[in-house]
Amino acid sequence: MLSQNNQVYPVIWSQDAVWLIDQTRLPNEYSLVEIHRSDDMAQAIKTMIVRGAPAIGVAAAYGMYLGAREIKTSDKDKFLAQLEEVAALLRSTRPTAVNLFWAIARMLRTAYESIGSVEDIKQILLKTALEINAEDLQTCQAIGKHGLAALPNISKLRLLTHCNAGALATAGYGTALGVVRSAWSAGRLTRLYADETRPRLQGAKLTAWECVQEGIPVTVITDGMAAHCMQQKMIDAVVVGADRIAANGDTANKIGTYSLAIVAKAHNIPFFVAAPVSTIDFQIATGEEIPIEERDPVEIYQVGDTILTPEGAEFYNPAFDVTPAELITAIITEHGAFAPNQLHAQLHQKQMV
Ligand SMILES: CSC[C@@H](O)[C@@H](O)C(=O)COP(=O)(O)O
Repeated sequence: MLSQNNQVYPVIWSQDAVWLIDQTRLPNEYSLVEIHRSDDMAQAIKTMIVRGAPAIGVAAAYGMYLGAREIKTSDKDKFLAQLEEVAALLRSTRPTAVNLFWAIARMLRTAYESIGSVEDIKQILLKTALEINAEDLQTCQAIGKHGLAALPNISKLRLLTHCNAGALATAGYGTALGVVRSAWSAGRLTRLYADETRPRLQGAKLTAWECVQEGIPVTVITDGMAAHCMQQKMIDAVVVGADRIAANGDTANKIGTYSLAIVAKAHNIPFFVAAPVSTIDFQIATGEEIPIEERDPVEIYQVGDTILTPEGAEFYNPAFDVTPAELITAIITEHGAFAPNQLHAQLHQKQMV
């Protein structure tokens, strides 16, 4: 069961395998994919059966364990060399969300630092993947709590989000949707507006599905309608997730987030980014250094069996964009909500950097 007590868990370990909710089939079909091998996990991440920055981090951690148990040697050096190959395969799946690289690095570090036999290391790797999974769930709940405190002091909030930064995109509960859930539980949310999020429609398909499961009032709008809704005073705050945050607070998230931030600024509406510390890449100074994934143009020109565009048209399909830090009111982490230019100093103080 990946859905218990109304909670959605997109990645779980059970019966010696990883089970993923197939997010390419929602909302029309709720089905599970059973993964036993690291190359199948790499494929599931690439094809977005599992997606969302923290969720692909959790999936990659299990992928590392699956790869480790496929390795036959009992020689530690040879084992580590082959584990590096598993890591390289998993890293090659999606370039933007840093949680993927963070989780793989943590699994590799665990393997290198472990003493004992190769069999012992494999067991420690499974334990570490389970820990990464459990920690992410707790982290999202903490983000929800801090997010609620950071939101405008209005008793009946109307929030807007983009893409899906919900339970499906994490180990459960969500980052941006974690803040939404927390506001809903506290009786402070009247409605969530969800951008449909072209081209893959994570807002229309996944965010709306999660809200409907839980009875959270949700209105889906097309991406181009957000400015109008703000002008009509229908939105009190925007909350989105993140795929990678640079040290200065510049934030990569789903394509369309940047324009949403500009429009929010133009209407004096606070714009929040909700993300775990594992999404912050302190190795890079600014958003200019964040690699942006480009995906197959078929996502733009075809819906189902229907081709939307004329023969001869060309396409550009970046999956993410970078919102400059100055457009962001606060970045909500599991350790509190910080102005982007305070992020490094505040987390340093809490010994998180
Ligand atoms: C908590 S998820 C945050 C982000 O990963 C999310 O907003 C997003 O952009 C997901 O993109 P996706 O391409 O669906 O993996």
